[in-house]
Amino acid sequence: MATLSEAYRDLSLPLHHIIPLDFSSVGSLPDSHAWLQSDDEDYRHRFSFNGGSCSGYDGAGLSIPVIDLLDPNATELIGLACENWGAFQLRNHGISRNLIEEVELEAKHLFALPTEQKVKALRSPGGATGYGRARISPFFPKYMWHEGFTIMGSPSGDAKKIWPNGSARFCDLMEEYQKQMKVLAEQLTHIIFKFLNISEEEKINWVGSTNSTGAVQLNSYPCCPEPKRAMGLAPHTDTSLLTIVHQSQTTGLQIFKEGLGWVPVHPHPSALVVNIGDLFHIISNARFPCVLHRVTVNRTHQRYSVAYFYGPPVDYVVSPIPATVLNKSVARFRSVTVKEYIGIKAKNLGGALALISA
Ligand SMILES: O=C(O)CCC(=O)C(=O)O
Ligand SMILES: [Fe+2]
Repeated sequence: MATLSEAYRDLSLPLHHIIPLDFSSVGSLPDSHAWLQSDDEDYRHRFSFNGGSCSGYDGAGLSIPVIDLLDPNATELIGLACENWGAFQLRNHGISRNLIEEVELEAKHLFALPTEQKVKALRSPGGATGYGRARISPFFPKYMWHEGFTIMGSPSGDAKKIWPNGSARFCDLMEEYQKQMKVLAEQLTHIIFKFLNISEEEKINWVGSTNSTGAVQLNSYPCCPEPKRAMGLAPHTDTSLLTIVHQSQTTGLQIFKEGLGWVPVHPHPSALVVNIGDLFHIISNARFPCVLHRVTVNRTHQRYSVAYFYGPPVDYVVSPIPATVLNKSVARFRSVTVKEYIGIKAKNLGGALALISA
């Protein structure tokens, strides 16, 4: 059975799209990181989204629903949020606050290290894990105001390069976090399948198995001297089935909603953000949007987030599940393996879904 890291092995990137800026050494926004608003807008249009204001949403506080997992109507509420928004915030999710805080603290320590130390664990050109820029970097004309650290399973290989004598705590926390996130992601997947009326025969047999794929992305968005001209993370959809995000208490994450434009997802103490990724969009026959999102930066607060990407095994064949192809409508996507889709996405980003349209 191939692993997620192997799925990325042949998708090599040039080093300048891997090595982040040394943010501690710059006092002003370099031209390489100065975005025109149209850079972002052009890209959004390539996702075929129409309407909405691009300059940010200042409406009457409309945002993604905040759902309590212990609510007796949680299945319905989660399903409707997936349909209407492709995202929601989740309270009472069962992950201990202590673990989340400790993971955030480890991320802060990691990103506070001098650049020379962080680049010891630089992601290799054909690699999937370690320190580096966002993988979507090559698709945009400017660099993002962001640095990341990707973990798939045990981070010890990368962590030892940074801390040769003391990476045990970092590794233990990241492994525990992935273990607990996997359980939550499975629970959400079952809930969403129930909402979609997926029958026992159609139930996908990998949920709950050891073969499902998971990865953690630690993100840091340093304070920025010219936040209005910079971009934390450019608009993208996640390649996952679903993504669970913890954000530090600093605003920045926004989702694109047709008719509204960019809507902020304000940090909600004790809530995790759940996003629908491309694979659930395919499985649900586009009944769920895969939510387009981006991150803005600010002058005074460094922002951190921890994203957990959950998906089927890389050899699994994804296609619209018959129960979602309702009312004699047709399947909108052809079948693809997860690995094949990762490859198509790595080369086409926002154009990937159109390439597998049936
Ligand atoms: O920083 C965030 O809130 C979102 C991160 C994200 O979208 C990602 O890592 O794919
Ligand atoms: Fe994302």
